[in-house]
Amino acid sequence: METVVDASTSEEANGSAVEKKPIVVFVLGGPGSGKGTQCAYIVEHFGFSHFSAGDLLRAEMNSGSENGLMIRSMINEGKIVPSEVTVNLLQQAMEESGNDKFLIDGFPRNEENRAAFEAVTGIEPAFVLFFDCPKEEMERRILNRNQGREDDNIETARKRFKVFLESSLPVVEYYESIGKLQKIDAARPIEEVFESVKTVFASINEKVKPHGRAEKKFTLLKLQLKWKMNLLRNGVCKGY
Ligand SMILES: Nc1ncnc2c1ncn2[C@@H]1O[C@H](COP(=O)(O)OP(=O)(O)O)[C@@H](O)[C@H]1O
Ligand SMILES: Nc1ccn([C@@H]2O[C@H](COP(=O)(O)OP(=O)(O)O)[C@@H](O)[C@H]2O)c(=O)n1
Ligand SMILES: [Mg+2]
Repeated sequence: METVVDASTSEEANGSAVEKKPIVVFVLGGPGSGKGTQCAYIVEHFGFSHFSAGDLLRAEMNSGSENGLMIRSMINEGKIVPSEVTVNLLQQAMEESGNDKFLIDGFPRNEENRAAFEAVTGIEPAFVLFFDCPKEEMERRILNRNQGREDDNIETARKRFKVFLESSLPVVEYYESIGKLQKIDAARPIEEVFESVKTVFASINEKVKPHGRAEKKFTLLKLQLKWKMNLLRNGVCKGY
């Protein structure tokens, strides 16, 4: 199993450090399982930058961009927006953050998302958190969320559950099969769920040396260069 240490530091045989990759943790779970809620706590305790794919898509939808109408109709149907749009938004947010530890929430939601992120950024997650929650509880939470989201209605919620089962669970199963999944029982109260989350991060964090300022800057510069090269090679994303 690849560890966070592998994701952040690689060493040549002679022992000299050659590269520090950004640390990426994917946060998955059905709609309403508590991803956003737990991410806010993780940011506070463990110094990650949090990017929710859904939040980035909603901001893009409201920005008047040319993709706005397409995003709105996909979200209202509970469908998954094409990866080139979402990966572009995530990449931009990561670049602008100045951080090198990222919690990516609600992504990858299907195999296309997963493969596109890896092809464009060259980054694999250090590990993947999966919030496991019964459908009835997720439904209750969505209908009580009160954040004014157009897709938080029973009809769209049911479509989102279907998409979750058909497209997102296979990605969760993939990460389980390669030993990267950290499954959390998300049906408990928020504080109890966070106790489990903390245990996962604390055991992994021990092995992760925080990157220094200069190191962070260098990592990001290399990252940007690599992304541009991957784009030229793969042509997965437009907009450059
Ligand atoms: N463990 C929990 N128990 C009860 N309610 C929760 C819990 N976690 C989150 N919630 C509430 O459920 C709703 C959905 O949570 P959210 O974090 O937005 O989930 P997600 O991002 O997975 O859709 C929010 O209103 C949140 O306050
Ligand atoms: N990777 C992603 C994430 C979200 N989305 C869209 O955004 C919607 C809301 O996602 P979200 O992550 O904010 O939803 P929650 O799981 O937080 O309830 C999804 O139902 C999709 O329509 C997407 O297309 N691709
Ligand atoms: Mg969310």
